[in-house]
Amino acid sequence: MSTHQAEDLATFMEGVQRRNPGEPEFHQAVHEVAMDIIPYISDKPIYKDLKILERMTEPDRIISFRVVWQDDSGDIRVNRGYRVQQNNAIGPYKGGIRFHPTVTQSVLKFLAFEQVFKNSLTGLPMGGGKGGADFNPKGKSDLEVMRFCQAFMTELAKHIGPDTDVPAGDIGVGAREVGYMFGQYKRLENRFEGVLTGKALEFGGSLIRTEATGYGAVYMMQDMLTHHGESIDGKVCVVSGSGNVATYCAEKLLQLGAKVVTLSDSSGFVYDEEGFTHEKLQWVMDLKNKRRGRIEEYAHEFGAKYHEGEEPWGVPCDLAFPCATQNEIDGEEAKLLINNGCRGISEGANMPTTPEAIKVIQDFPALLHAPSKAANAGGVGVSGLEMSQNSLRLSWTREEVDERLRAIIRGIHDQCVEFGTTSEGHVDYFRGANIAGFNKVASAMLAYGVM
Ligand SMILES: NC(=O)C1=CN([C@@H]2O[C@H](COP(=O)(O)OP(=O)(O)OC[C@H]3O[C@@H](n4cnc5c(N)ncnc54)[C@H](O)[C@@H]3O)[C@@H](O)[C@H]2O)C=CC1
Ligand SMILES: O=C(O)CCC(=O)C(=O)O
Repeated sequence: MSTHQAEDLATFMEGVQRRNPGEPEFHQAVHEVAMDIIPYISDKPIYKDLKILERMTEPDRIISFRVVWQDDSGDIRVNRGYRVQQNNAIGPYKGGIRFHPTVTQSVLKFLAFEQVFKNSLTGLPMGGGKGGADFNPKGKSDLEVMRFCQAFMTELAKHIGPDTDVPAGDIGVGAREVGYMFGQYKRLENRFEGVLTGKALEFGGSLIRTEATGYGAVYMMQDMLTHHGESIDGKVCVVSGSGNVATYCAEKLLQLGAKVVTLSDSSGFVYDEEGFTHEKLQWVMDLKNKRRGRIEEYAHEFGAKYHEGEEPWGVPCDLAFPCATQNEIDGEEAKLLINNGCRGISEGANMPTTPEAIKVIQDFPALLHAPSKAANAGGVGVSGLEMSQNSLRLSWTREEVDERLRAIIRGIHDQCVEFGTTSEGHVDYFRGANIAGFNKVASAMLAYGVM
């Protein structure tokens, strides 16, 4: 980056920080994109003159609302719900809903901003948005979760629709929550329409949507390795998380002949030196989705090691798949991965590497590193396919959807190579994804004039 470009970046980020005080996650996500886009547009004055990046960093609107519900003891509980409608230049707002106590406006703004680029990369007509609430589903009964979801949707329904904004799941929001929210929308609006994705198959869901994010993160790794003359077969893999993305990432890795040795949750990680099998993974899915227990129980059941309060990045591996949450790999952990011989990282979670970690990895270009907006785009990609099937009133087969998912990820990989190959011939997947995602949205915004 030239001195002039570095000054432009600093001035731009000062503006972002001034307009969005106290929102560190949002600043981080914007900085990660601006580092690549500001040099890219430095010889394209139309983007600068028409303030395209400034406009992209300002959400179209943020809806914030009270969610009041009653717990099983009869007590009244109050939470805060949000929907950040970031940008609809290339299609209806699209992105998940997160229920977690750490949800803030900053977290949802970073996720909505990232979603705009990710959705653009899929090649499907979807804008970007994200929503959620500071509700903690952990320890709540089914009926409490249902009452919360119904209360949340009672307000959200006024702001969404199949051609306006189509939410889906994210942390703390899976098939159960999507079912409760879809049922409430249908009751309120008296319309059966594709207003949410991640629905169960019986009421308009798509085959492979549950698996898509995890599978996609592995497909992305497969494409990176193939591009560099290698394969996944026989690789030792460290996976974090034990939710939707982590478990299906592990499943696809096993199908492709890799050895998965870890899974985690917010309390710690399990290290199974013999490796997970499909049966063990099924046990974890049952633990997490039905019994809603802790990953520590896996260690007792299968005799694996449990590391309380730790993350798995110190375990020697060939490939790493952060699939839990943001900022889960810091600079020191990135160094550990590199020193232990890690060859590739595919980000299943959103923004799982801190800026320090990205810096460490960039100084070691032999490590293949796919950013979340590319690596986990399979989930929203299949959500886009669910929307298409809902509009057509058709259901595609498992093979058909998986083939389309495969093609979406291959397309993303190719865009990263096209826009991210450096003069030394190395592929900077972060830069490639940022520029390719930006181009399509920016062109649409230019076409609409000043708004
Ligand atoms: N579900 C989806 O289709 C997509 C999810 N993602 C991202 O993938 C990540 C995981 O999401 P899901 O698997 O859907 O959620 P989930 O609710 O099914 O699972 C989340 C997992 O992360 C762990 N976790 C949460 N907070 C943690 C923390 N502070 N430290 C360590 N572990 C923590 C949980 O214990 C759980 O295992 C998130 O970053 C999400 O934004 C990205 C694209 C699509
Ligand atoms: O499928 C969707 O719309 C949501 C996916 C999502 O939230 C994400 O990509 O982070």
